[in-house]
Amino acid sequence: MHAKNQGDYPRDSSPKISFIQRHLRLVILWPLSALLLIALLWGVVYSKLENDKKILQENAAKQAVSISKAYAQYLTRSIEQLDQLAQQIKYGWEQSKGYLGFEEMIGKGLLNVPQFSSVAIYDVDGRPLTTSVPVTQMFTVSDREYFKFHAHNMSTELRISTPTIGRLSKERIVQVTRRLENEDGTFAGVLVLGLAPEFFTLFADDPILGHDGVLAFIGNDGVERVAQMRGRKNDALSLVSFPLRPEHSASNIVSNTRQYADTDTHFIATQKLKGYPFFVMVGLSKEDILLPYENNLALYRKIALFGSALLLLFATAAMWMSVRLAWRKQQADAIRETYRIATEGGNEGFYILLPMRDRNEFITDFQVVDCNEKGASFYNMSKDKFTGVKVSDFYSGEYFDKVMQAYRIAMETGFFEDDYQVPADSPIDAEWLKRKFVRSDNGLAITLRDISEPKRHEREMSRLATEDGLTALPNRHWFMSYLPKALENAKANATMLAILFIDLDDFKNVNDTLGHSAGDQLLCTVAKRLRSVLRPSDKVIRIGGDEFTVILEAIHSEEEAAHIAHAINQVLREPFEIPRDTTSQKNRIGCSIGISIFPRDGQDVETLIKNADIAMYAAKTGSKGQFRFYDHTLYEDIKMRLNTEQELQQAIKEDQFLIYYQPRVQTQTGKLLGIEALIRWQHPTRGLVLPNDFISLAEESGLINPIGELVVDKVCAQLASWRKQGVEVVPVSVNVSPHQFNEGKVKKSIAASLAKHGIPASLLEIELTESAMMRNIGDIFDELTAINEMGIKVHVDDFGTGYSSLSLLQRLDMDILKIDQAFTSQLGRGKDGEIFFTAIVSMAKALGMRVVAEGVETLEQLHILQTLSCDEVQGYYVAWPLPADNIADIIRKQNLFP
Ligand SMILES: Nc1nc2c(ncn2[C@@H]2O[C@H](COP(=O)(O)O[C@H]3[C@@H](O)[C@H](n4cnc5c(=O)[nH]c(N)nc54)O[C@@H]3COP(=O)(O)O)[C@@H](O)[C@H]2O)c(=O)[nH]1
Repeated sequence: MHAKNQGDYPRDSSPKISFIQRHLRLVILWPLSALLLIALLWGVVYSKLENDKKILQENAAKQAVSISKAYAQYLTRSIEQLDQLAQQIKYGWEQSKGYLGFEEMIGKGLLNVPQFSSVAIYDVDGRPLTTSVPVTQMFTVSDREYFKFHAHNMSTELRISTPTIGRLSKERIVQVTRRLENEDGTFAGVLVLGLAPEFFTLFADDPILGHDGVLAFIGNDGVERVAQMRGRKNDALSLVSFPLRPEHSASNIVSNTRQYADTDTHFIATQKLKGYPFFVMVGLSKEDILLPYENNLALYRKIALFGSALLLLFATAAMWMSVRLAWRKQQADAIRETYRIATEGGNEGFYILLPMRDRNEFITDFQVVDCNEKGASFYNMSKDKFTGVKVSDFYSGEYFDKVMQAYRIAMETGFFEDDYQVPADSPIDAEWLKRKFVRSDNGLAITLRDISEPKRHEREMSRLATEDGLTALPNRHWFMSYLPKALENAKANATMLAILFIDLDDFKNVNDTLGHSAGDQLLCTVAKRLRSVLRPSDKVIRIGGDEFTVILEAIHSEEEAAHIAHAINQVLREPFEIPRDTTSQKNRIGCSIGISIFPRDGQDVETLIKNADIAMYAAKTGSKGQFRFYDHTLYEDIKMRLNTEQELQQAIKEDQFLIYYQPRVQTQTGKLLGIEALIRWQHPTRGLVLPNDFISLAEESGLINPIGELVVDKVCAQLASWRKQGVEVVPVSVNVSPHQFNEGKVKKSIAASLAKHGIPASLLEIELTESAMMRNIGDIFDELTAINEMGIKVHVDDFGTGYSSLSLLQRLDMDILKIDQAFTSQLGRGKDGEIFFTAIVSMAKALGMRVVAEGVETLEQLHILQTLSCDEVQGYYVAWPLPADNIADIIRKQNLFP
């Protein structure tokens, strides 16, 4: 199968398109809502503005009416005054029979001339009869419209003209006229009052007209007498075109319909003058009236625009977020669904839980909103029934709290995982579960896997790894993992802790003599006995071989540890009954115990173990079957031993060893039969060091091997030297440590030295202590036999101390039994010593072995031995161990007895 390059795949946008199609509602909901809100906003704004406008317009109309009424009243009063004045002048003139002069009237105060541009009376021909203004040139007004009217009409009504240039005043004036009559009622002339047109529009100065208001004084004939536009000094008539209609004869409102010369729209109100054939017209400029509206309109538009922009922005953001949320939810659902399907056939239970919160947003419970069949089956339910259940439906009390705690941690941190040991009262039928909680969106995705079987296996493996297979006690591995925890506890609780290192004494002996199976049985019994004397809380561990440790926790004194150590010593001192074939044998061992105490002997695991080991070593090197507490002087001893070990290594390198020789003679004759080689260490500072001071250390450190080889080689060299000197040599016996047999090289190295120095095997003999032989017989038997077969005689040294069995000695085909000097020293002190010797001599004879008495120091001892038929003797009485140079002379002697 070849993988396609990423670029080979067409970019598939269909999932997104289909998502958008499915969630079209989300896509259009917010913009649509925003558009509706915007429309509402604009509607409200415009409705308010229109309302404001309407109110303004209504107010304007009312205002126009009230102004027109006031103007009508004003004009009515003014015209009444003019009419009154005209009546008075007419009356005065008619009474004076045409002789009333204005100079006289002005002089009498009957005529207030300054308010008029001119006052004049014209005769029937239209020529001035009397005037308030001097006539400079004769003229006639007979062509004037008012003159013609009065001349031909009997009417006495007051007439007011449109503005015109007065022939008398030469000014632009409005002429107020009245017919004058003779007594018989015939036409007598015309009274003309000339007034400036502004007289009729003084009212227009009232600021309530506004900047572009219109004011007009109009006759019922539809002809404007005077009109004034505020702020304009032009002739009103030229500015205004106002065709009169019947309805204008009364108070009226005409809105937005009239176009005046300024092209403005006005709110018009007309008002009829009472008693006169005139009416007034007041027009308030729409521009003035609607100025606040226009201002508000701009402001409100801005606000609405800003609001619309905000709404659109919000809607876009909301749409984007809701679509994104829906997309993420769809993805999460898809993942969840995929996971559920994927886990459906598997071993994992899968659940989606949603938290249930209280008023304070604290999670109080969880509800299952999805799961797979496996998940439901953990609770012995079907998926359908399990979906919708709450955690509290299954758990309560402390158990519920624990489950909720884990869930809450997962909700807070996003993840929780553990191996969970299912409590016995759980509804889940499993011993162990692997729980994984992952926070997903608002809930928790949970997987549960039954890991009871792997856990059982793990536990078994762990048991095997931490348990000693033979005794079922915890092993070293467990010990090393448990001790740090125990130490931490002790530190935390400020209590004492004791570590007891137990090493069985002489266990190897049992193993070697009775076999490994017997040794195993003994170890099991030791384990049982140890447990029997310990408290349940104490830990006993088999470290390996015949070594055990005990951990005593929470002790309060050293005495407590001492008490238990003593009990262990006692219980292990009891004989062990070990079945052998059909019978059983009782064996005695014992143990050496080293004790270290926390905190006194160390603060850490390593130090405490090391110090318990040192204490045990000290117990072992002292008299066995004891316990010892660690103290720092033990450490000094160890240091000294280490130092000596280093010096021994140096001694080997520098050949600081000497061989002393001690003769062995025939008991009856004193004839030299053999010589024992005894090592000495010529120490550079300590002088001549005896073997008891370094052999055991050499054995423990393994240095006994090179030292042993060195001794054999030196002896062979000496034998060769004596032979070369013509000395008639006798066999020389060499002490061999059982430790040398561990490497199986004894025979090889002896053979090599014999060959090197050309010495026959018959001149070399080896001595092996009885106890060493008995302890290690398994290891040394074959090699000892091989050495024997080379023709090298084997002596059993220190006989009487090692509990050897006669049959074994027979099997090993030993040549000489050297009875320990402890028995020799008893000779002459009672019958027991002699009885022992007699028995040994007869037994040895029966086995074909010769008997040597060691440590013969007195003549009396010699005599006794002679009477007891002991074959040979060795001791200071005969000769001390001497350097090789001194031995040659001795060899030549026939009788070595003094
Ligand atoms: N593995 C090796 N062990 C050796 C070697 N050389 C010696 N040894 C062992 O060391 C022990 C002590 O030996 P040493 O101090 O040399 O003592 C020997 C004699 O000096 C002593 N002896 C001899 N006669 C008398 C006596 O009349 N009285 C008395 N109190 N002591 C006497 O006895 C020791 C010899 O004993 P044994 O070996 O049992 O014959 C000693 O155990 C040696 O075995 C060596 O090279 N390798």
